[in-house]
Amino acid sequence: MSFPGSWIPRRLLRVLASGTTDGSFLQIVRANYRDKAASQSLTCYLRTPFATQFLRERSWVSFRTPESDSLLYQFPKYVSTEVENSEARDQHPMKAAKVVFVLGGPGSGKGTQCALIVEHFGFTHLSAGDLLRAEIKSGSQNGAMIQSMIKEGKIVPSEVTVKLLQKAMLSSDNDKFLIDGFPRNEENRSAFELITGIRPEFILFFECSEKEMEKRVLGRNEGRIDDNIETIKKRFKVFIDSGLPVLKHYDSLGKLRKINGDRMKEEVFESVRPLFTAFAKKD
Ligand SMILES: Nc1ncnc2c1ncn2[C@@H]1O[C@H](COP(=O)(O)OP(=O)(O)OP(=O)(O)O)[C@@H](O)[C@H]1O
Ligand SMILES: Nc1ccn([C@H]2C[C@H](O)[C@@H](COP(=O)(O)O)O2)c(=O)n1
Repeated sequence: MSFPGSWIPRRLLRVLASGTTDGSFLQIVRANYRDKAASQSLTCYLRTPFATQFLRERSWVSFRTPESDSLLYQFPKYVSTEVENSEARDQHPMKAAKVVFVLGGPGSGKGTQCALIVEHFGFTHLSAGDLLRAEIKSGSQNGAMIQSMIKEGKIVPSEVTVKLLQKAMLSSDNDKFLIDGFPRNEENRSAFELITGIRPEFILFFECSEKEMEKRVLGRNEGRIDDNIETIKKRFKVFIDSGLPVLKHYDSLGKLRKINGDRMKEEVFESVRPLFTAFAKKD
């Protein structure tokens, strides 16, 4: 596969979405380029005009081809002036994906219930926390920053987390995703909606007492740097301060499904099951 030099003709670019996250202007542009020699179409995404330092320094496009995973490609900045085009946004390839967000405090049982949903209903489970931990392990340039945020119980900047989720979704053959531990705050929520164009089907929320969550997390024994009493207290506070506004938002849209997570896991799943049975019928 050959690439079109260092530029793509402007007429091939279409703006899919634009908006503001955390004071940063963000645009997503799609370019369709047909490589005549290889007879292949490429779809690429450009975030611009680089309001964050990361994007200011690195203008990039992510190419995805049938043969390769996404790869980064330098791109000139002048293409950033296109106007928003909602018609084009409707053609976003990820919009067809069905997403259920799975929320709850640390140790409320999100991961445990996701495993059961995957087994019974064929969803792909994407845990934002797992993706971030994998990013630390991979030795990426964001690794140290992510590690220190997780140790402090803080929320990693949305552009990092959404990019990981988007990459995982694009490389999956499935179109049904459980996104666990996301969105953790309003910035997460708006960045995801803006970048992917996806609105969740519903939000599964596990309610659980702090006493029970603390007991579970301290007993988990997976060697996580944040499963200690000091970080757990911070995570509880972040969950209340940043997570509740997200729950309120989805509640106002009638999308919040509350589950009592303070029971045995089999009992909890019996409350979860009907939601997915109904979803499967509708789908
Ligand atoms: N209903 C339950 N009763 C008792 N223990 C449970 C229950 N559900 C999960 N656990 C256990 O509690 C621990 C935390 O569960 P899990 O990892 O599923 O929570 P989580 O909400 O995904 O946590 P985190 O957000 O911290 O990743 C695990 O050791 C798990 O086996
Ligand atoms: N949307 C997210 C999800 C997770 N993180 C960070 C901060 C969390 O404390 C940590 C562990 O997540 P968990 O495995 O408990 O879901 O990962 C984040 O910053 N943003």
